[in-house]
Amino acid sequence: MSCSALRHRSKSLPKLLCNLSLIRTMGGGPRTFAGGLNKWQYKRMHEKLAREKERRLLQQEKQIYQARLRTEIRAKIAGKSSSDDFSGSSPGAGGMSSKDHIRALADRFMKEGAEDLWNEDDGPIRSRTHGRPSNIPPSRPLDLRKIVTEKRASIGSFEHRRNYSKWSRNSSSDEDDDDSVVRLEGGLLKKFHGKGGGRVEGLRFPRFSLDEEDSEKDMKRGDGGLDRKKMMSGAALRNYDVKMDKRTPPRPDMEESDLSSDIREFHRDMRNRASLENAVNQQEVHEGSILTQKRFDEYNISPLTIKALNLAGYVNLTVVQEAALLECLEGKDVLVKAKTGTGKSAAFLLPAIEAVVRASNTNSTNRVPPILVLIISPTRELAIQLAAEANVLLRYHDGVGVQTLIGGTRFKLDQKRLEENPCQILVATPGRLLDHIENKSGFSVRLMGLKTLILDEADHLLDLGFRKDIEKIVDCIPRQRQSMLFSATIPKEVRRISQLLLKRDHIFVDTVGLGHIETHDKVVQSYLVAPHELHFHLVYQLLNEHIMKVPDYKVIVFCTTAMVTAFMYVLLRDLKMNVREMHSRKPQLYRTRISDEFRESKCLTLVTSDVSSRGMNYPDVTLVIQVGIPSDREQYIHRLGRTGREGKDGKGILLLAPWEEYFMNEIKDLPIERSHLTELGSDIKHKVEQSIEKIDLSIKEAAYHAWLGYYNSIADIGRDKTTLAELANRFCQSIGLDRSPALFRKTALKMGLKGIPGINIRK
Ligand SMILES: Nc1ncnc2c1ncn2[C@@H]1O[C@H](COP(=O)(O)OP(=O)(O)OP(=O)(O)O)[C@@H](O)[C@H]1O
Repeated sequence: MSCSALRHRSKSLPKLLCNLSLIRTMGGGPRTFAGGLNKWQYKRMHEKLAREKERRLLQQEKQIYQARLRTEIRAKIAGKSSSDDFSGSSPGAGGMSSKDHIRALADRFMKEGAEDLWNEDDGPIRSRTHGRPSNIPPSRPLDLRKIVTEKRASIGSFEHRRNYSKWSRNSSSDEDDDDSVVRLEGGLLKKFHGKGGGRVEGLRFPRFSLDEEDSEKDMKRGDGGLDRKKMMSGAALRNYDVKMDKRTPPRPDMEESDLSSDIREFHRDMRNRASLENAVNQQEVHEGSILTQKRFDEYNISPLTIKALNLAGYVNLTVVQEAALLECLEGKDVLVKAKTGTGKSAAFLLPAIEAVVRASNTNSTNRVPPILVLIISPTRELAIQLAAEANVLLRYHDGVGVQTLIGGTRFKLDQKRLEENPCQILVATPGRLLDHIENKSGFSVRLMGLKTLILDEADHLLDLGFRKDIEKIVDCIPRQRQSMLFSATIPKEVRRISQLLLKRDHIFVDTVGLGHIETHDKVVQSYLVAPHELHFHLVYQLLNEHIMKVPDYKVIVFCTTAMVTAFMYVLLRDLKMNVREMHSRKPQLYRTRISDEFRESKCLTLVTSDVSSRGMNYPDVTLVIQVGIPSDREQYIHRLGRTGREGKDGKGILLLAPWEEYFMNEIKDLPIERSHLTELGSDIKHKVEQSIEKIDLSIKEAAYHAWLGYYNSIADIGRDKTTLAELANRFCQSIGLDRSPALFRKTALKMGLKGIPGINIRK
């Protein structure tokens, strides 16, 4: 086959495959494809395969040409031309046959000074200062100098890979960052599939990442890469839970490796501890303040950022900032645990901004401006808050922009905003971010340049509710990046899962400290146990008492679900309290307005669902009331953490029904005291009952359905459906319903409540 034909064929191949995959992936086809790939990954896999094939064909073409050229040169040296023997050479478009072409090239390369380009074994170039024969245009495929140089470059990069494979096969020592990720994953593969003692042959898990090198290797290997991908990237995160560990009896070799990884982890912790103790001691010295003696201007932070910090009143670092900032600025991967309201946001925003500033200084001329930093937040309000905080720190950095991608806004408008404004830093919620990744290929191209990934409230994002989305997102960003994970709570199983996002040599910063509690000493915690029928009365009474005592009050009342929140809000509003509501059923514009208003206000009560429980920085909240059990211990801590921020005082009250008291076991290590019920004033009882009566039936019914759904999902209660139905009926009475509202048959079936006494089904 002639070279031009070959090239033509190889060029049309990717197009063909692309079209094929597009036909398959567009127009409402299945969302997932073989190997558990989503349509986006599936399309990209085909594109990569096609690119790979094209590269291979061109490489072969080059090699054939080189071989012919060498043969010709050798023949010339031996005094005869071998080109006569070449078959299949025909005159090209320019009138020169490939035979003539080879002959002419051989002549050129035999000129003095060009010998090193064709020596027998393609040895090293002796001198890089030799000029290329001036009469060869640079675009010619047969520029041997270029070929040799390319070869050297590829040898170089191969050597890099060899280091890596050498490590991944044989070594267990800490090597470069790239290797770290793989070793970690290797450990997990072994864990899942029992493959030998931590040494997984040539292990490199394919991921359809934008890291060209990785994908190349993954595709080339062709050894069941897809399966491994499924097991090791997304799927690994998904499957890796505590139960899995419990179900599979560990093999002795696995145990050994677990131990060694534990030992490594222990050493890392010890290394960090000294500096942390220092920081914590400093905190004790400045009792009541979260600030340390360290100043921001002692760090490698750009003067413009320092100027913005000063303007915002940030001069000294907080404890967590001191513990984590240096490593973060150095580009290391970190997992950071620090109490609520201690300045974690600035601890990751500053390094993110510095990474953008550094990247901007390198003067790269990308056609599509890349998104350099991606911050993922579990809620929309937190995303907006983080973007606002980043903007404060970017005040003097012209041309650097922060954008948000959150649900509840119009997709097309988002897209326009992202295209028309600078966006080096993107703060997003997982669902909307994934929408853009899956539906806008241009957006994914922008993510190819990503340098930093940040997960705020990391434990929540790695929880089952978000994990799938996070896996998909991580599959679409480069592996070579800095990852920073922050939260006030990091349970052990989440810490394990988080390792999959972090490099092996990441640093775990824990300013809370082993065996120390995650709540603030200055926040007084108590709990009350009372039957459901009294909960609304009690909330009203507690609010009244607090308002009397604290003139500048600012209270948050957390309810279990959005619709129960709506009920509580309507009730308190009817009771003439100054209240606002915030939950997922409200339009985004309303939510943003309320959030801003509550941030700025005093003498206001916010009734909210868990959309406000994490990360929201409402200054000077004086009291947090939690009605009903939180979804878990962590959620209790985060809700409580809305008060007592920046070292201030605060108060927290948890209101439970008698059967909910079991939850106290989960937080028994926290300094929480039982309060005794004071008798309700007769006017309170009367007023609350009157207001409940006035509330619209539809609000009550929605509250009942939501309540049932919430408690049904809590394993400890949801298992015993008959008891659950009884409890739901008591809740019904507490909101003024005589009979429990009917459920749709389908809903009841889904919830496992069909045929349960006390559950009514819609006819
Ligand atoms: N170095 C600093 N100097 C002064 N104030 C600071 C500093 N760092 C942070 N703050 C302030 O501390 C408050 C809490 O910060 P931030 O919201 O980052 O806490 P957090 O640790 O992320 O809390 P959460 O766990 O609830 O997300 C904010 O009002 C912030 O402006």
